[in-house]
Amino acid sequence: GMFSSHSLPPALLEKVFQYIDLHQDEFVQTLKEWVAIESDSVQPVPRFRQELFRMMAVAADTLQRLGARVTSVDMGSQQLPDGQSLPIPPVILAELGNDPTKGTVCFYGHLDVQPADQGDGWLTDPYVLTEVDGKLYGRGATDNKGPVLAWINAVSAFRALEQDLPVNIKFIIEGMEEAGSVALEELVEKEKNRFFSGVDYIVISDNLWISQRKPAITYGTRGNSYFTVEVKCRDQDFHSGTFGGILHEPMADLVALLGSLVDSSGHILVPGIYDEVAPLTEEEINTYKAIHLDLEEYRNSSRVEKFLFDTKEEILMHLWRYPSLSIHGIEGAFDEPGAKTVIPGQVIGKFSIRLVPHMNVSVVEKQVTRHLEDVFSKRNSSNKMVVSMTLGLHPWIANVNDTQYLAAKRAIRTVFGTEPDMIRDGSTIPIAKMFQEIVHKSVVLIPLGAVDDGEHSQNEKINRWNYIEGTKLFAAFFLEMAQLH
Ligand SMILES: NCCCC(=O)N[C@@H](Cc1c[nH]cn1)C(=O)O
Ligand SMILES: [Zn+2]
Ligand SMILES: [Zn+2]
Repeated sequence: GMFSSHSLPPALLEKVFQYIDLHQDEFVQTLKEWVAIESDSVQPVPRFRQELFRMMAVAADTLQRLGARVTSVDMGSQQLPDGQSLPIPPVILAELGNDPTKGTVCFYGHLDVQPADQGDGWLTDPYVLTEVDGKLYGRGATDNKGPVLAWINAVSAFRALEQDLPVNIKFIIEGMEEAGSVALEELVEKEKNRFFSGVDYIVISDNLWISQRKPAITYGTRGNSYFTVEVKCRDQDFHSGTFGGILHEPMADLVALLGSLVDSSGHILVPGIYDEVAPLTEEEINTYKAIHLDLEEYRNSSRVEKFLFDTKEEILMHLWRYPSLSIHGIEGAFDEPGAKTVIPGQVIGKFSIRLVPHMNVSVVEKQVTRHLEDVFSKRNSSNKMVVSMTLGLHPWIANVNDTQYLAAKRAIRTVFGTEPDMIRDGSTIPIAKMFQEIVHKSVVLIPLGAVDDGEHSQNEKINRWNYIEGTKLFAAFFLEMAQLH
């Protein structure tokens, strides 16, 4: 049946769902207007910054018209490595209701997007939301404009029906997530005892299901420690006919260094790196068994011939609960076509380690640095090596017994008639850990998008079904939170 056995007020819920169904074209139209704003935070150019400011103003206005108290916080400006300075779009802090007898749920989302260019292989204009077979294609449709609007739509349904909101609602919406949430941590720190003081629960909807049709709740993300290792002989390149044979070549050193990090089975070779990884329990193995994942389909849709592991459980565990090391690139390498006979004078290798509980960022930094120094010293090279950790993002894991996990499960049962997949995410949502550490409140990730939505990719989309049922999910979630709080 549509309603589960516990006692949500079915008449109200039915009215809200009906409203959402009836107004779905308006919700799609608003998404279309938001996608049309080219709010790219990655390319640091004035035109996109203007678009970002416009995006935040449109969102602030939408929230104001819903009756929210809205503050647009000035975030100052961003100093770029080339000396340029660009303004940072404001962060929106908004509040609806402050009834002390109700729980307060805070929703975090972002309205900036990854770059998109039709020439890169988009089948439609990325900034014109285009519906084909129930799929709404456009940059930001799923990451993250659609989910932010689903939350707003859910609020607007209660408003339009002149129903009291079941919970107090706060919004924190930023415009620099895709550029690393510039200056956001300072703001969260500053607002800890103000905006966040009355917040009981935090919801983020900025990742995907692992299925096309089965909803999920996400209770953990990996962290990331990003490294550069520079090897330098001099600041100019050499001719390999004139110098080849008599030099310690920086590229040879770097390739050996990068080659010492991980073996062909994906095992990280940095001594001690696995020491603090949480031991696997019997109970945990069972949670992986419960997740449905069609490995064949996953492999085919990823267009990968063979993964490092053969079972669903091993694959998911190596994505979510074990660290991984990826080598990303080499600055200064000769990477163009052709056969230039160059010896690069200095090169910078880039790699990162995805971190899991209970790995510690600064311990990892020391282990990696020591390992590379050790490998380098054995080469007796006369070059200079410098190792730096340029990003240290902590892993995050939640307590799945928190109230809002139960509320989210119940809301999913009501809307989708199924139990959610309880999943983690192999990538990093730094704000989740920041909220947990700074605000000390329970954080849940409730994704709305399907596994094939293509975040950051060409032809990003959100299914109309996910967007509209997702709106219902948030409405049902408000009511469940009210009941459980
Ligand atoms: N599904 C949400 C993914 C969000 C994302 O892609 N985050 C980045 C953040 C990051 C980590 N290191 C540098 N940036 C990611 O790569 O995980
Ligand atoms: Zn996102
Ligand atoms: Zn993104």
